[in-house]
Amino acid sequence: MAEAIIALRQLSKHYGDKKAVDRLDLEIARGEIFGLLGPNGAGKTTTILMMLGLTEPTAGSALVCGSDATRHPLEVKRRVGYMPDDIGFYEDRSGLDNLIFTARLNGVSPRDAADRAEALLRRVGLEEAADQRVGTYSRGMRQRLGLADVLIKRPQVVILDEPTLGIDPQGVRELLALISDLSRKEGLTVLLCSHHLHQVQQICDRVGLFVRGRLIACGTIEALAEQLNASGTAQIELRLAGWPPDIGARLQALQGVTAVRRLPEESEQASGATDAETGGVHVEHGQGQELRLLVECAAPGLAPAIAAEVHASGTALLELRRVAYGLDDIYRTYFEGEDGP
Ligand SMILES: Nc1ncnc2c1ncn2[C@@H]1O[C@H](COP(=O)(O)OP(=O)(O)OP(=O)(O)O)[C@@H](O)[C@H]1O
Repeated sequence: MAEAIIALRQLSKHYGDKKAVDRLDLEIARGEIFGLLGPNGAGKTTTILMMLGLTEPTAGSALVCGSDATRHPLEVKRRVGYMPDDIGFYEDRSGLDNLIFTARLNGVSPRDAADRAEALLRRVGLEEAADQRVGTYSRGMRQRLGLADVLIKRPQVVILDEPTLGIDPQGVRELLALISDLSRKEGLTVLLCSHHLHQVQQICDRVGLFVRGRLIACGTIEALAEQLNASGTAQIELRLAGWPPDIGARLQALQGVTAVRRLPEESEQASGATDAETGGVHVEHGQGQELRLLVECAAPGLAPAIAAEVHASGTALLELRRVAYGLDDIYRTYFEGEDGP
């Protein structure tokens, strides 16, 4: 691994009997975009607070940009920008004024503050709204201003807590592209806390999955998917020419099949197509239409048995393919049975 800009060693935080963070070992490389994922109460915020020197660890250490966060919190604060999920601005002042104010708070001279603020507003695509009151900004604009706000002190690391919350899809794409670009072009290290798995998957080099204060899996999306694949589980997608009755139940009955879901998944709820108890699929309508199913298998080599079952149903099998695991699957698998404290 390249030089670690963040090194957490056996980092722990206990509140009474509660282990909010439990012996966390984690290194993040300079220039990396790292996704911190986990259900509510998993310990993500507590970990960030310890990295920023805002809360003292019960045990272990957090070395950030070469400084011990507990012993030298001000040095860490100078080099690390933190964007909380709800950023506070002076609503009746312009975006430009807000940035200049933050720059001045960070000891930047008045002239440099204005130059930096204007350059950053251009960088985040807000130059036209520079003189507009922040109170009139959309959520997406606020988040871009927030990014400019944490960048104004020229940090080496930025920590972004749910940066895409409440932004429309176009705004999300733009914000993520901006974060990615900043990291790639300027060597910025980014820690991204998010529940939005697809987004994280788009831009993170690695992700860490937190459950109950512990880091239960960490690595590239490919490495985590590889671990899943090696475990023998697989997902198989089917495209059928029609809708044979009971096909869901028949596939579900095959040994090694753990679930059958109809695709696309968004339509499942609307049509009431899934059977929550059995995970089976009721197929009652749609004769003459194609049917797409996702079959989850707990064992390898089930494709021939699945194809035979479809064949026996009298419906043509148009396509059968193994689907690569995405972050959603990884999340679901690693978090199975874990719904927070
Ligand atoms: N000051 C505190 N006193 C007591 N318990 C705390 C305190 N801060 C956090 N906790 C507990 O520690 C655990 C971890 O909380 P934390 O806020 O770090 O989780 P999180 O992963 O950031 O969750 P979320 O996604 O909801 O923000 C939770 O069970 C929480 O209730």
